[in-house]
Amino acid sequence: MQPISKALAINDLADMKQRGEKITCLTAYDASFSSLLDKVGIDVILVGDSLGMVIQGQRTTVPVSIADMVYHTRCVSHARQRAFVMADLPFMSYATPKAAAKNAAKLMQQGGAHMVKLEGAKYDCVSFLVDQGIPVCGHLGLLPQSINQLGRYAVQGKTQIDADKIVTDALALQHAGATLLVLECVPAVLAKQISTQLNIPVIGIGAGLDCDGQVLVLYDMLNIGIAKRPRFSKNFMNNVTSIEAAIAAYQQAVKCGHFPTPEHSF
Ligand SMILES: Nc1nc(=O)c2c([nH]1)NC[C@@H]1CN(c3ccc(C(=O)N[C@@H](CCC(=O)O)C(=O)O)cc3)CN21
Ligand SMILES: CC(C)C(=O)C(=O)O
Ligand SMILES: [Mg+2]
Repeated sequence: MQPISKALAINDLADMKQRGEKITCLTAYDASFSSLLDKVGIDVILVGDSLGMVIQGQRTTVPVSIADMVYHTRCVSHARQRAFVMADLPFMSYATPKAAAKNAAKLMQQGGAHMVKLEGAKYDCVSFLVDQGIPVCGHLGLLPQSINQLGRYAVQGKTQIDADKIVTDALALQHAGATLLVLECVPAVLAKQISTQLNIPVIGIGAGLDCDGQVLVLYDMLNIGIAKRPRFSKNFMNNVTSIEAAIAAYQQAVKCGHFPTPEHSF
């Protein structure tokens, strides 16, 4: 009989940072992949609004609705036993703290999410949600929901001024009560500095090796994306003959500190 492993909670992720164990995270949007990620031992499943691009075939994450997020979060959360489930609040679903609370409640009550993630320096929303007992993950660096302001998906925090702003925002999010932070597409040296300065775990994507954990979009690492795979991602289907083996290779590479390499960092 398989041992039933205990479900992970947010404090387990904090403990992993303290003891230097890397946190593994991948996106999933359905029950089958959720179950497979869980079986392989992935710590955190992110129901990302990247589903707008890889599931819905949209050009950006901007059109994704809260109903889309609730539906996919429910598909994922029912199918896992151990993994911690985090769901993105989509574009414009947290324009005010009140809206954020209403929509986070949907993700948690209808979707079964354990934590919600929101992009940018939204301290008021973060502290309002945390006051209601909702665990919140911040997201800094490249903010895909702001693509229409940014113009293109590119590395962030390259100038000293931009880097300092990301450090300040990260500290402020932690102070507002965020208990996890995703750093996307920033120089590895900046991500290292932030991971060291913060008490909360920092999960990187295109943010170098020295974060407390790593996340990738599942379809990129399985090489089945419709768009070009971002430079920081890696095809883990190389050298394996099954999807399960590719996910296991990612799990092991992150736990051992073998991914990302400099070629997958900025
Ligand atoms: N499939 C997928 N993978 C992702 O990593 C991802 C999404 N979708 N959707 C939401 C955001 C958008 N992200 C992206 C998308 C594209 C690049 C990209 O093409 N970057 C170029 C460099 C662009 C430049 O510097 O001009 C690269 O070659 O990596 C980066 C991040 C990350 N997230
Ligand atoms: C790229 C990750 C961090 C994300 O937010 C998503 O998949 O939506
Ligand atoms: Mg997202």
